[in-house]
Amino acid sequence: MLQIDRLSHSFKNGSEVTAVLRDISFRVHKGQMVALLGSSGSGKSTLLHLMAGLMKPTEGDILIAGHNIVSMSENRLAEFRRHHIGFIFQAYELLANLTVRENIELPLVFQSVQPSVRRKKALALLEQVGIPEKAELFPSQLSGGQQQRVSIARSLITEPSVIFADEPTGNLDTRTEEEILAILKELNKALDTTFVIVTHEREVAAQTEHILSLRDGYLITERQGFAEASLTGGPAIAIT
Ligand SMILES: Nc1ncnc2c1ncn2[C@@H]1O[C@H](COP(=O)(O)OP(=O)(O)OP(=O)(O)O)[C@@H](O)[C@H]1O
Repeated sequence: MLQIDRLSHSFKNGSEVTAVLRDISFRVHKGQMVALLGSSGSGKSTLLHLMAGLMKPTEGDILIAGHNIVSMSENRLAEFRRHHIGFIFQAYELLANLTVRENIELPLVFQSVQPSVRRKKALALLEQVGIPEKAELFPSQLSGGQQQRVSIARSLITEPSVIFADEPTGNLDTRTEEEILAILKELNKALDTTFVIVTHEREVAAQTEHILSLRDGYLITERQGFAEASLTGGPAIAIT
C-alpha cells in the first residue's frame, strides 16, 4: 500500500548541506495503522511532506497503491493526491464559512461528484464519527474534539489509499485525545483504511499496531510490547 524504498533527503542552503533522512525503507500494508514517532527535529515533517508528494526526495522511491509518486509530474501528482491521499491536521483546517457537512463534502466537490451523492456520503461519515446532529453547524460552533471528528470524516470521503494524520491530537486534552484515537482505531478496523499517524508522543504511538521511530534521520522499527532497551538502530529496516 505504502512502500518507502531507500529514501534520503538533504536540504541545501548555499554550500551547506543538511542530511535529514538517511536511507529509510519500510512498508505499510493495506488496513494497517502505524505511528511515525520522533522527537522535534527528527525529520517527521520532512518524511510526511515527501510521502504526501509535497516535495521530491534527494534519493529513493515512494510507492502508494503501486504508483511511484517520485517520478510523477506535478499535474499527475495533484490529481493522484486528490484520489489516493487523505490528510488530518493538528489544527483541523476546516473552512469557517462552510457548514460541517459542506466541509466533509469538499474533497468530492473537487472531483465533480453529484451533490446528492456527496451529501449522502458526508452524512454517513458524520454518523460514523459520532456527531450526526452537527451537520448544519459551522466549525466555530464545535469543540476541538468535534472539529477533529469532522476533519477525520473529510479525510475519509474520497476513500483514499492512505491517510496521513499529522499530530491529530496535538491540540486536544487527554480525554479528548483518547476519544479521537479510539475513533481512528474503530474506523481503521471498520473501513480497512490505512493510517500513518505522525506524533512526538509515545502514548499516542502506543495506540497503533506498529511504531516507526525516527532518530537523527534514521528509522528504527518497534513492535508493540518491546522494551525500549531492546531496540536496535540502523538504516533500512522493513516492516513486513
Ligand atoms: N527547508 C529546510 N532547510 C534546511 N533544513 C531544514 C529545512 N526543513 C527542515 N530542516 C531541518 O531538518 C530537520 C528535521 O526537520 P523536521 O521539520 O522534518 O523535523 P520534525 O521531526 O518534524 O520536528 P517538529 O516535531 O519540531 O516539527 C531539522 O534539523 C530541521 O532544521
